[in-house]
Amino acid sequence: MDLQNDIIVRGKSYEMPFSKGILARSLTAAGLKPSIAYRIAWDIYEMLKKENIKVIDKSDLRRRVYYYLISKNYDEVAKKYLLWRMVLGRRPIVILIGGASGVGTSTIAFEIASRLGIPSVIGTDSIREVMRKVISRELIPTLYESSYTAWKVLRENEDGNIYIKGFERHSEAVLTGVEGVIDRCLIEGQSVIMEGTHLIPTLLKDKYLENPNVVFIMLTIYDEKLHKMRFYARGRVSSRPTERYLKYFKIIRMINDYMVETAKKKGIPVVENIKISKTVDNCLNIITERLKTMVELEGLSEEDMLEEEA
Ligand SMILES: Nc1ncnc2c1ncn2[C@@H]1O[C@H](COP(=O)(O)OP(=O)(O)O)[C@@H](O)[C@H]1O
Ligand SMILES: O=C(O)[C@@H](COP(=O)(O)O)OP(=O)(O)O
Repeated sequence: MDLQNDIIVRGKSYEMPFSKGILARSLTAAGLKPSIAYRIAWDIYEMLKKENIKVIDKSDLRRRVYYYLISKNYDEVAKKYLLWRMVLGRRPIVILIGGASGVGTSTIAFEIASRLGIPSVIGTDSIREVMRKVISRELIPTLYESSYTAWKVLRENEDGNIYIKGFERHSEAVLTGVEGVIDRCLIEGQSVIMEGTHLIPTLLKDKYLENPNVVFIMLTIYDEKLHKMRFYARGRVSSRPTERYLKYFKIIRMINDYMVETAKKKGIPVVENIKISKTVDNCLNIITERLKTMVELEGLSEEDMLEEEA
């Protein structure tokens, strides 16, 4: 790489060469098609070159991109771009993607992370592994099962739907770990995406649901056949045996319905995951709306966002 000829982008604490790819990604997150986003990133790069700019502050670059988008009549994209740059650069955001096994939480979480440039995605099944190391099987036997088999080790005196009770008991300890990670991220100012089946809206403490920096989205697949097909798809590319998920499919569907019901109860948006690109766009729209509220709560105008140091 010829650093001598590169344009340097200067942030508050670091410098890096101008990357058309990174800029294009920010523009797709703001709603542009990748091909157009890349063309605009290229145009901006050319513009800076023509002006013989060798070093540019991040906030200047942000301002230029914003006005360039406006000049091309992408007013809505410009607004979203500004919102995202400001929030991701300065405020931690925790995105929770819940949903029963197989509805696509990890796939969608990784897509959103790559669009937004959030470097950290944590699956709740990893947190479950950590909890298994610190809590014995004797103490919480349900933790050692899967979400859909936990009912097998319930104590006999549980009332109600045993499959859902098992799922709840299984998820409780995992949620304690999830809440610990959220606390840490908010304190440290780190953004993160957490995904998985253990994110039960009615069991997560209200203080997280009410936090403007935490955005919770529930994924679902309403069509049973489509949901079943996802386990065949996953079985082909991973070591997770399709037969196991098909054997417990009825219970997984029960968990799916329960997740949707509890999401609705808590006012959490439910998104159907049929086509990946559409699911991601829907999720990004939900997240953007939440960010607008967060910025409004802080009383920031567009002018303020342009002025904020990047
Ligand atoms: N919208 C989608 N269209 C087609 N396949 C999908 C979609 N979302 C996920 N998949 C596939 O379905 C399978 C299950 O998805 P995964 O993300 O592993 O689910 P989860 O993490 O919710 O258990 C994977 O093989 C994944 O690639
Ligand atoms: O408990 C469960 O439902 C799944 C969760 O993982 P995902 O299918 O959501 O990735 O884990 P399992 O015990 O089958 O490995």
